[in-house]
Order: sequence, then C-alpha cells, then structure tokens
Amino acid sequence: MDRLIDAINAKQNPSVVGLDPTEALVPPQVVASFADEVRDEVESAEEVPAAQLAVAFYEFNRAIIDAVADIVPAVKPQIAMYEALGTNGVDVYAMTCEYAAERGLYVLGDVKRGDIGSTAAAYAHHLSGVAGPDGASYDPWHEDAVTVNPYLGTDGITPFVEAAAAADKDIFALVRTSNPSSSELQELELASGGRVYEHVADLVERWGEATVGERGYSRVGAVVGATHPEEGKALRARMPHTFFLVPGYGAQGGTAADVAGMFDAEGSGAIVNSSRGIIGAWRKSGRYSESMGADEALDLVAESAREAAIDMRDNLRVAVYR
Ligand SMILES: O=c1ccn([C@@H]2O[C@H](COP(=O)(O)O)[C@@H](O)[C@H]2O)c(=O)[nH]1
Repeated sequence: MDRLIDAINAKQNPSVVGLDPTEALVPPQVVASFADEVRDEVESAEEVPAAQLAVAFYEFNRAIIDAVADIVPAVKPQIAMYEALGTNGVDVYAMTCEYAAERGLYVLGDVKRGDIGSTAAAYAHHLSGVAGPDGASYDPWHEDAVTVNPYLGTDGITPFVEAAAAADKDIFALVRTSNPSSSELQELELASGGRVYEHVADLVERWGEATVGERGYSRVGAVVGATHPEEGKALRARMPHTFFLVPGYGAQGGTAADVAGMFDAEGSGAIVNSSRGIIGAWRKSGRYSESMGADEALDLVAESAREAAIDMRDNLRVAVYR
C-alpha cells in the first residue's frame, strides 16, 4: 500500500477515477467512428457491435486517462463493463490497465474475485502473472491491486495475500459495500455479538497484519461505501492498519463530508472512487451536441472528466486535509 499512499501524497489527492464505460456513457459518434475499422477486422458479422464498442471504450478510456493523469494517483477499471463485451472487451480491459500504468497511475482492478482456496490460487494470477517463457511469469493484466470477495473466508483470501506480498501489490476486500441491499447480509447481528461486516472487518485487519508497510497500512485493504458515513468512521477506528477503498461518491450520493471520517488523523487511510460522476460528466456539461464530430466529442469527454476530477479533488482536500 506504500506505493499507493506515496502516489496520493504526491498529488495531494485521495481520489481514484473509475473506468466503468457503458454504451450510454460513450458519445454515439465515437462508437460510430469505428464501424468501418471493426468490420474489416472481425471474423463474423455478429461480432461487430461488441467489437466496435470495445474499440470505442479503449479510445474513451485513453482520452480520460490522458486528461486526469497529472491530477489523480489511480484509476479503477471495473472488469464487468469489459467482460460484458466478450473477449474483445477483456482485451480492452487489459489494454486500459496497461495504458494507465504507462501513464504512471496505480491501477486498481475491480474484479471482485473469491472462491475456495484452490480456485482462489488460480484467480490470484491477476497479481502473480501467468505462465511465460522458460518457466518465468508474465503479467498480462497490469494491475497494482484487485478487489476480492471475502465471503469464502481465510482459505479463499490467503492465495491473494501471498501473491500480493510476492509481487509488491495489494488487495481490497469487500467489508461494507455501498449498495442499498448491502444491509441484508452485512448488518445481520451475530449470536457472538456485533454485526457481520464488523466480523469481516476484524478478519481483514488480521489477514493484513503480516504485511504492514512503512506508511502503517497493510497490503489487505477494505472496501467501505461512502453511503455509510457513521459505520465507515467506526471502521476507521476498528481497522487501524487497513487502507480503505471508498466507492459510492457522486452517482450513488456520497459526498466529501460523508467520507471524511474514513480517513485517519493525518488525512491518510483512504482513497475515494467516482466512476460515472467523472467519466459521464460530459453528459451534464451542457456543451454536448449530436452534431459534434467524434474527435470533438472525445475532447468534451476529456475536458469534462478533468473538471469533475478537479472538483472532487478540491472537495476532498477541504473535507480531509483539515
Ligand atoms: O461497495 C461497492 C463496491 C464496489 N463498487 C464499484 O465502484 C464503482 C462505483 O461506480 P459509480 O459510478 O461511482 O457509482 C463501480 O465499479 C462499482 O461496481 C461500488 O460502487 N460499491
């Protein structure tokens, strides 16, 4: 986690831009501009729409990464948006991670993996790499961290912790998620006392304890939703060595004031994600027109994303670096 914390400190910005493209978030003229190129490259006509969107997602992401690379420390591509386009989409997920890494950004892959130990060991290739030539490993994903699902318990997480430690990478386990139905399971009272998410929080703190870095946080972070400000504040105190990834800012209603309590006394300990609020800002800019060309529309996407990212950074600075 030291690398992430240093990147946050260098930019004085505890925020991460979520790269969650969907068809509705990419200007239609950008998608249309790739029709001919894609038609020439695919093997069958049925592949065209998904392949075309995948290329458009990549150009959209590159425009956003270029626009924010000097002001944010990290990006969080959400793999679901890419997997939804099949294998072309998965390629674009990896290409997006690689491009962001080349631009010097910490890449947090939101892949939410979790399974029994033997299968988790296979999923941990996101951190350890895949088989390369001469027995060496090769990293096709270019992620610095991934999100994991702790529901299967310790044996489902240990392979990720070991892979993270070996590769100087990190993981973030779901503890108190931002979505409305999260309370159905996470708030259940345990017979032994406390709530389910509090017990998960204690496990996460324990899973990380052998990997605490120079900045005081372990390689095992926690996902804590901005939509739970009071619980997040209590978790901050309960998990002194666990760095938080805080989604739910912006589109889900979370504000800078809501997340302030999830930071430590030095203004560290958390990074706040916004996806639609940044990458979809062009739609609320009032400057979009259907008559724009693809390049002009991409310029608007980039400008609007930068403005939204600066706005988020400045709001967080006021609320957190007090
Ligand atoms: O509790 C959680 C865990 C993950 N997410 C993910 O974060 C982004 C949020 O997107 P917005 O557009 O900023 O709402 C998305 O990738 C989710 O899958 C979350 O929201 N809450």
